[in-house]
Amino acid sequence: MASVKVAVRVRPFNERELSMDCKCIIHMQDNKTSIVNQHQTLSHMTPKEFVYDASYWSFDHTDSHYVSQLDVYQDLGKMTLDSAFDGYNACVCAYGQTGSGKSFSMMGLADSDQLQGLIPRISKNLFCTINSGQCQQTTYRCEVSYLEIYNEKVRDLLRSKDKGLSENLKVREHPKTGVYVQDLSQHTVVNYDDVDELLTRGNHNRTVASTQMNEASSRSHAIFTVKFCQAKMVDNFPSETISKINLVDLAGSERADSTGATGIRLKEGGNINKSLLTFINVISTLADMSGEQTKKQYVPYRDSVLTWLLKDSLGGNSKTVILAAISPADVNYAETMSTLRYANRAKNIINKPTVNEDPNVKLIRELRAEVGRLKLLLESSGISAERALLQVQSEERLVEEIGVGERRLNDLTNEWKYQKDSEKEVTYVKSGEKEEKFTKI
Ligand SMILES: Nc1ncnc2c1ncn2[C@@H]1O[C@H](COP(=O)(O)OP(=O)(O)OP(=O)(O)O)[C@@H](O)[C@H]1O
Repeated sequence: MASVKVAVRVRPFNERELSMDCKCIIHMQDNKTSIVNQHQTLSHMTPKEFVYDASYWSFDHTDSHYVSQLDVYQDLGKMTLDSAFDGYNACVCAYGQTGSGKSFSMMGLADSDQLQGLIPRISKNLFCTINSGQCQQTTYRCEVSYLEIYNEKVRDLLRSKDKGLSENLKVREHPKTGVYVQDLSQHTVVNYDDVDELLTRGNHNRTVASTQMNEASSRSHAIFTVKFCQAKMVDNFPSETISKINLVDLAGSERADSTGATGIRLKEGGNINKSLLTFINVISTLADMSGEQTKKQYVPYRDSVLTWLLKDSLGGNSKTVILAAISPADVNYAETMSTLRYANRAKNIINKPTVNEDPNVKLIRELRAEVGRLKLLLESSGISAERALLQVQSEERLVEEIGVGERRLNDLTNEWKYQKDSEKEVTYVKSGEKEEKFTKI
């Protein structure tokens, strides 16, 4: 069990807020964020305080407390990467009003190393760790996918145009492996340059438009996923984990009057708000369920494509961080207050992360445990209590079963090794060795 981590980040004033001579209504100290309602009478102007796992002050870069892109990575990004290396699914999901800084935190500015966001930094450091040679015996396989949900339809941001697949992909649910997008392209990557190339392509394909609130407003929810597989031999037995890192940049919640939206933009805004409403409903239901006395409730995951795809990340098998982005300006008081309230509720969500072991390796581990148990039984056959058992199961029979088990164990282990070796030549990166050795498919 692990509660969802929640962090809040405030950005600097934008041009619009500066031209409107806005006041900063946000204050942060340690992990506390407070907000003042400037429109209340002075005597009622008591700030409302919220405590989160982290509060990031990025209002003024000349301030000594200024939280940079690197700081956010070192706090949230590193934690996410560590979870993936430990074999868990991990997720960072940026939420907040339009123009509040979600894309800046997740993607950042492509033309400046310093201003890169969590997605490029996590990807870069993933390969840095792999190539640092810390885990000499481990081989790694990384695959990425990038999709957007636009007007409730799923689109592959990395699909080559000539594939002839339908524009809108179907979301399906597998009883064992969970929710997935049918026909979503998966791309094997062996170094950061590969990821960078795909990110550039995907970002170029993403639906972005100019609104009054944000010159480059994301009109879709985007999910960049890294599927990360680690394989090694431990005490002569295979060990293999598969983790999924979901990096989510949600479209911003918006009010038609402040975005000045009409026509297509208005329809987009309606769809964005609809799926965000479901997102909020899911958060609220899960937060209610975490109360000890509350019974299991129906969680409306399937009410939107967004929440259906994030089912594991919200209340399921994942270590999840929600990054709530906010504006510092008094004109955005209502939206900021609502973001802070939902972020506060999200702290109560309890997830159930588990180490994701490869099913074949799990079988080998279970078989090994069974052979161990039988051997122990054989060894202790001299003890009287065990004799009773051996009456039913003769000693010879036990020896035979151990033999069969060991042979099967050997076969499965060799099969696994063979499979990893053949995959390694094309798609794996081996720690400590130069990447060029491994050609891509
Ligand atoms: N911490 C920050 N420091 C400096 N500039 C920032 C910061 N956060 C956001 N900005 C700037 O604010 C503007 C809006 O940010 P961004 O596009 O990330 O918002 P958004 O929440 O993704 O909006 P939308 O939901 O409309 O896509 C951008 O010009 C961005 O560069």
